[in-house]
Formats: sequence, C-alpha cells, structure tokens
Amino acid sequence: MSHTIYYRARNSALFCAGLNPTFLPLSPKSPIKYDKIRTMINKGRILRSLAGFYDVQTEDSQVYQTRARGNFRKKGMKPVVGDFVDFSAEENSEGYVLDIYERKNQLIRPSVANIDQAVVIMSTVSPDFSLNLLDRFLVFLEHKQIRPLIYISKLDLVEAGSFEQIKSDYEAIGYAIFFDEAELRDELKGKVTVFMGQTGVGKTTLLNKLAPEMELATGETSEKLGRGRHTTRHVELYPLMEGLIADTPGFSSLDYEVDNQPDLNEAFPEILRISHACKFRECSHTHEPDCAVKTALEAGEILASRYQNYTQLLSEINQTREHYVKQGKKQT
Ligand SMILES: Nc1nc2c(ncn2[C@@H]2O[C@H](COP(=O)(O)OP(=O)(O)OP(=O)(O)O)[C@@H](O)[C@H]2O)c(=O)[nH]1
Ligand SMILES: [Zn+2]
Repeated sequence: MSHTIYYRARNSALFCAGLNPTFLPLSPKSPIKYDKIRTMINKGRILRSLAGFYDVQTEDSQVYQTRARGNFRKKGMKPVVGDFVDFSAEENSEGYVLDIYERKNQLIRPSVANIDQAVVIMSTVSPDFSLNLLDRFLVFLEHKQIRPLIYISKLDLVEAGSFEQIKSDYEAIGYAIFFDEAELRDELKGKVTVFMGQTGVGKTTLLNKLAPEMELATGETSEKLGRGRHTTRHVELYPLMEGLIADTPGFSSLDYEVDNQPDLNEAFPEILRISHACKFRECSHTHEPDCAVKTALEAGEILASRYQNYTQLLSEINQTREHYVKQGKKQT
C-alpha cells in the first residue's frame, strides 16, 4: 500500500474517531512512525466482493482491498456488498474487515445490503405483463423498506398508450413509474439501486442503456457468443449518477418468508391510508362490518386488481402461518 493511501486512511480514521486530523503530521516531510501506528481502523462501504476479497471505499473515495477475518464465519456472518464496515488498513499488506455495521435491509440475490431503492422491470409482452406479479414485487420491497421504482420495458411491441392507464393508476397510489430510461436515470442520483424482474424482461438491456460502460451481456449477445449468462459470481456496486447500482440483476422469482412479514396493510399504501377509518382496528378488510377499505373499493377509489392481490396474498400468508402452526404442534 502506498504511503499516500496510508496517510489518507489514517486521516479518515481520525475523522471517524471524531479527532481533527490537521493536528497531526500528515505531510511526507514528517512521516508517520509505522512501528508506533501500524494499523489504523477505518470506516467504509464494501463496493465489490470477489473470491474472498472485499473492496472497501472510504468517505474520501479511496478504495482498499480487504479480506474478512476468519471469526466472521464462526459467527455465521459474511460481509456483503453495500455493508458499512470497520476495517484495518495495514502498511504493505491488505486490510481486514473487522466489524459490520447494522444493516438497514438485505437482499439474498443479488447479495446486497443497505439498499435505498429497486427498479422493478416489467415487460409489456414476452414475458406478459402481470399486475399480480407487479404487486408481489411491490409488497416484497415495501416490507424491506426499499423504495420501488417501476420501469415498463418493450413498449415498442405494443400499441402506443396501452400502459397509460396503469401508469396513472400506480402514480395515484404514490409509485413512480417510468417508460423512459432518461427519466429513470435522474432518480438514481445519490442512491443505492438494484434492478429486479423476471427473466427476459430486459434487465440487462436497461442496465446497458443506463451504463453502457459496464458492457453486460444480454440474453441475445451471450447466446450469440455461445456462452452461459451470469457466469461470474461476483457482485459489484457500480458508481452511476453520483449513486451506486448493483451490476447483477436478480430476482427471477420471489421466494420470501411470508411468515416473518409484518402487517400486509403496511405494504399497500392506499389500503393503509384508508384502513384508519375501518370500524375495527385489526380489520382485515375481508369480512368485517363497516370496513372503509371495502367502501372505497365499491366507490372505485381502490383498484379492484390491487384489492384482489391483497386478499390473495393475505390468504397465502394465513395458509403459511397455519402450516407452521400445525408443524409446530406435530413436533411437540
Ligand atoms: N423489443 C424489445 N426487446 C427488448 C427490450 N428490452 C429487452 N429486449 C429483448 O429481450 C430479451 C431479453 O433481454 P435481457 O436484457 O437479456 O433480459 P434480462 O431481464 O436481463 O434476462 P435474464 O438475464 O434472463 O434475467 C433480449 O432479446 C432483448 O433484446 C425492449 O425494450 N424492446
Ligand atoms: Zn377494513
């Protein structure tokens, strides 16, 4: 590790410790005594994970290559891309991740932590557009406190204007929905964004439009080249529009633990807003009397498809719960 980097690391570490680094000799004219200060603890964010190495970026944009100390594995913890970590920067050697800060949220595929927002890509056709799948993605993200941004791909394959109604319906709920990657690009500023959608919707195509320099192979090109897709098992947060985007699109399927999810109301913003007017505080909006949500549904203030998907998910959650309860009884 070069001295310049070492100095910066030290500087940043002192910032983290709440000390003013200007009080210390940092110019090359007054070198640091390495035997006295051999290891500095630094704070940064993991941008890349590859073959047991983690590239950590500090606040002053320096990138350090680190490894995780063995004790992480013993604790069943593994640093992931997006993690904020304390790490050691040592003279003439790689650093070590020492501690992982509490995660705001985490996704398994791609393995990324502390995500601000996700672009849900839905194609008009091939695969066919599905409001049910869209709502499932939205519920998944709401529960993880990740802001959803909806992007509709393959609009060139349908009649102009076919998706305007869906756009205005979802905007009325409060979701941002995009037909155009230029508009979407503006939303990436200063945020950590992941891309998700079924296989073939055009995730890679969109990523390539947003960041051509990443040169990701789309279905078409990788078939032409005769090699499998996503062969590299690495995840990287890629700087774009003063933000970071995950270069590995994910989520062909949504397998998540419904049982651990909080109230389904929370995942349907328009239902949540109205539910405060229901007679019963615990109203499920299915069979209870004086349900404000059902009244709103009848008045056309809540989309029929949204209500239908809500009740479908609710019964799936209840079935899963019953299943677990029965299993639990059998075991005891
Ligand atoms: N006509 C049209 N085709 C598109 C569009 N976007 C993507 N495609 C095509 O759809 C196919 C799948 O696109 P990809 O970008 O590989 O899709 P993906 O979501 O990354 O797919 P997976 O890697 O399987 O998850 C390719 O043949 C693309 O050329 C679009 O806006 N219009
Ligand atoms: Zn109700």
